[in-house]
Amino acid sequence: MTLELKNVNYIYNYKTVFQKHVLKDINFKINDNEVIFIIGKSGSGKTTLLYLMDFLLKPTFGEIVVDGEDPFTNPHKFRKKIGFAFQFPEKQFFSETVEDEIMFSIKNFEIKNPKERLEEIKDLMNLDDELLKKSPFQLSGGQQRKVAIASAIAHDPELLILDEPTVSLDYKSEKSLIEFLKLWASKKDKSLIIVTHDLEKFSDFKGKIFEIVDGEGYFQ
Ligand SMILES: Nc1ncnc2c1ncn2[C@@H]1O[C@H](COP(=O)(O)OP(=O)(O)OP(=O)(O)O)[C@@H](O)[C@H]1O
Repeated sequence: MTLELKNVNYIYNYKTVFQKHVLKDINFKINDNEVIFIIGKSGSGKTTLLYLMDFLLKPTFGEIVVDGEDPFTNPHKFRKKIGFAFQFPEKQFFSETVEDEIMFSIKNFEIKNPKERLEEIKDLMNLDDELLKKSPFQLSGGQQRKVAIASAIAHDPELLILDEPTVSLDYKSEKSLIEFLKLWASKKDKSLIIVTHDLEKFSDFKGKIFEIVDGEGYFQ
């Protein structure tokens, strides 16, 4: 898939005294088989940019185009192509068990053979049956991150978007996450966007870097 932002601006509380112009004339494009890292200081607008890319926010001005179409005409259809794991996994959870959390994505996007898909995800992300019965809210930071990514990829999206995926991971979990992401990035027709403050951890990846400075974005 191709996701493009054309002169995108985002203003929180637009036309109120609290308005804040966070993103200014952003031009961004990701194609199949690309990896793009998004960097920028704290508060520079990285998370806001990701929310726009998953159509959770609509640009105040400017345009988002997915495969030549306007995703806001049918966000569900276009969101099926995208998997998004939030910066704080507990903000994305809402189910009573890890299994329900992952099954939600599978059912929400009407994936065929949901039970088989669940088994595939368990193998891929190394999740055991005991963990699947637990509440996602009671897991360690590393386990939560793993479950958040498992639900983000459960419906087999084309583009995976991760907000600070290595935060709160121990060395072993970080290593296995990076291996998983390398595998993802090597697959045909998959692409990856990662917001990180720690580019060094991804030094093995061939990817572009998009930096946000004072609300403006540049490919380095
Ligand atoms: N709902 C909101 N209403 C008003 N302002 C907001 C809202 N959400 C974020 N902001 C402001 O927009 C700016 C960009 O926030 P954002 O979370 O996108 O930045 P970030 O680069 O992801 O930051 P961090 O690295 O700290 O996560 C910040 O100044 C933030 O305070």
